[in-house]
Amino acid sequence: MAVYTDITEDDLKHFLTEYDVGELTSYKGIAEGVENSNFLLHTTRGPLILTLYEKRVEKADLPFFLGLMQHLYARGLSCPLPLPRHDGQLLGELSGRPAALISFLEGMWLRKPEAKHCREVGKALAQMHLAGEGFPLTRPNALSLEGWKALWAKSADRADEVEKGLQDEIASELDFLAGNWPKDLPAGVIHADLFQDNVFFLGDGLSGLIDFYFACNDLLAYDVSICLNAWCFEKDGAYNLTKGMAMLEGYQSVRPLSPEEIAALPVLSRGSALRFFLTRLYDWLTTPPGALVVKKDPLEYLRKLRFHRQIASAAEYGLASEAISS
Ligand SMILES: Nc1ncnc2c1ncn2[C@@H]1O[C@H](COP(=O)(O)OP(=O)(O)O)[C@@H](O)[C@H]1O
Ligand SMILES: N[C@@H](CCOP(=O)(O)O)C(=O)O
Repeated sequence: MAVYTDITEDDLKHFLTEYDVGELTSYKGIAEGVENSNFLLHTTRGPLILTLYEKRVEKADLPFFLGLMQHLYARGLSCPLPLPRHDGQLLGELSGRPAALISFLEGMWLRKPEAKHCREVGKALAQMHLAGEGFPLTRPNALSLEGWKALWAKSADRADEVEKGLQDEIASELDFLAGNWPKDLPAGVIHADLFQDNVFFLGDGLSGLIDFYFACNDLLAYDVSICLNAWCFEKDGAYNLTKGMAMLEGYQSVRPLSPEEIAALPVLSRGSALRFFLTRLYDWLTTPPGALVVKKDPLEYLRKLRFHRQIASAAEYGLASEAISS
């Protein structure tokens, strides 16, 4: 469960006086998510989401995240819209944390996505990449090469507790990625965490994307690699070629990948697998027992990383041959 900061009814009611949202009728903490504290509010004007921003979110980045949601929404992407306070600000404070109210998005996230859903996710990711064009704020990716090294420095000493030999394996992976990371690929605003729990569906139709709190400026194809990692592997660790094909077809139906982006997919996928391995490893080693959050398994991403390391070409992700040669 991710409610790190509790709130009182009185404080919440006081916080809501700054907004035009009617009367509070009920509220409860949401037992999902990892990063922030989220509450579902019912008001006389309808449901809303209250988010209190926690440890990995820098307050200085909040105008980027909240402004991005406004920008994407205005360009037709289905995503939550932050609500302005009476003074026009999107951000307030509650229980000592920065806090925002955002619109409630209908739908549910899928526990068992199929290839047809991966196709929809691919399309929505490409739509987001196009809709992000022209967003005036920028935010470098804090979880790219330099950020990985910093995270690794905090966990390396204890990594062999999780699996023997990890210290050497990850150190040499970081060296490889530092020497081979692509530089001149198309870049823009990426979601950077488009996992299953951040994509809502109503039936088989995608109803929207949530959780833009890792969004940043980076290589667009890196975001594709994050989705391949998050959506196209089965629980037993096997890569599902049908899902990969559907995801990539969906993406390319909206924004075709260049030959250079396609060629870079294996190294980008190694990087994105390492990124989630490292944050999970850090949380695994530092979250105190009994904390009200479900720790995610770092080894799932180590296995994905090893899979990408033995990929000979991007064709193995399920790209049609005409997409590779064009
Ligand atoms: N705009 C929204 N509409 C509906 N539900 C939401 C919305 N934002 C968050 N939620 C709910 O809160 C949960 C956690 O939100 P999320 O943004 O993923 O948190 P975290 O940043 O902590 O991972 C989601 O799985 C969903 O159930
Ligand atoms: N997607 C990340 C964890 C971040 O969680 P989210 O609830 O913000 O999506 C992972 O799986 O490691």
